[in-house]
Amino acid sequence: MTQLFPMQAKGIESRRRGQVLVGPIDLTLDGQGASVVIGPNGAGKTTLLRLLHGTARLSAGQINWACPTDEARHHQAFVFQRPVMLRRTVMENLIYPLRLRGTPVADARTRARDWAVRVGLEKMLDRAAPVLSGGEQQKLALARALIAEPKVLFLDEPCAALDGRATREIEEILAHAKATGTRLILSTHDMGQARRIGDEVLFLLGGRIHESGSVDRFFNGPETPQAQAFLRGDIVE
Ligand SMILES: Nc1ncnc2c1ncn2[C@@H]1O[C@H](COP(=O)(O)OP(=O)(O)OP(=O)(O)O)[C@@H](O)[C@H]1O
Repeated sequence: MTQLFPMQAKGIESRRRGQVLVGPIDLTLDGQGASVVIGPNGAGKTTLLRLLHGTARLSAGQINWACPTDEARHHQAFVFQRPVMLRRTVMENLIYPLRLRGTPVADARTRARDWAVRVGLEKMLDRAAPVLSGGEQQKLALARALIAEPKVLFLDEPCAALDGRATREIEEILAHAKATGTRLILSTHDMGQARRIGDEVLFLLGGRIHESGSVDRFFNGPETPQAQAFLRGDIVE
């Protein structure tokens, strides 16, 4: 079985026109639980997720998974703040990642139905994905990301545009994914969500990891004045 962890990022940076946007960052991730990436607007949360996922180019540094990088990429999925849907039915969206991996269509459709039940979309399988509500689209995006059983799931503010009920439903799906062994790395502006889902906090400021630690330690006793100010709700730059 492919082993992805530990993942080690060494001195990773993202630069644009000579300016460092993110980094240098050193980070080791083990294979369990959920890391939440928090920090003010523009701190570099999205960019860090995209660097780790491999959809943003490294300007410097390296990322080493415990297996060859191509293989690691195969076991990753990414959920965006605004769901990206195929302009087809819910069923077609769900089977798409499985068909890409060569799963026979009958098998893919069975798994799609199973996932539609899990996320409460079983009555909408024949509906066009773009007409679903925001919460339904995000549940579909999550099911489509999880259906291929990724070992790592990156999520960039997955509930930012959703109401409380949809957020709770998404969090339940994430809790189940975590409990069944999917490694989660998600950014959020919602500190309640960070505490509910996270095991480890990465607090970003100015493109660097300013402070990190367990969720309990970070929220009960942030060490740096900047983290303390951020948790108080002060403006931190
Ligand atoms: N394509 C780009 N070109 C130039 N600058 C960029 C680009 N993408 C991001 N940036 C800059 O990089 C920095 C980090 O942006 P990023 O979106 O990663 O932050 P963030 O913490 O996710 O912010 P937010 O909470 O507002 O989503 C910001 O200063 C942003 O303006």
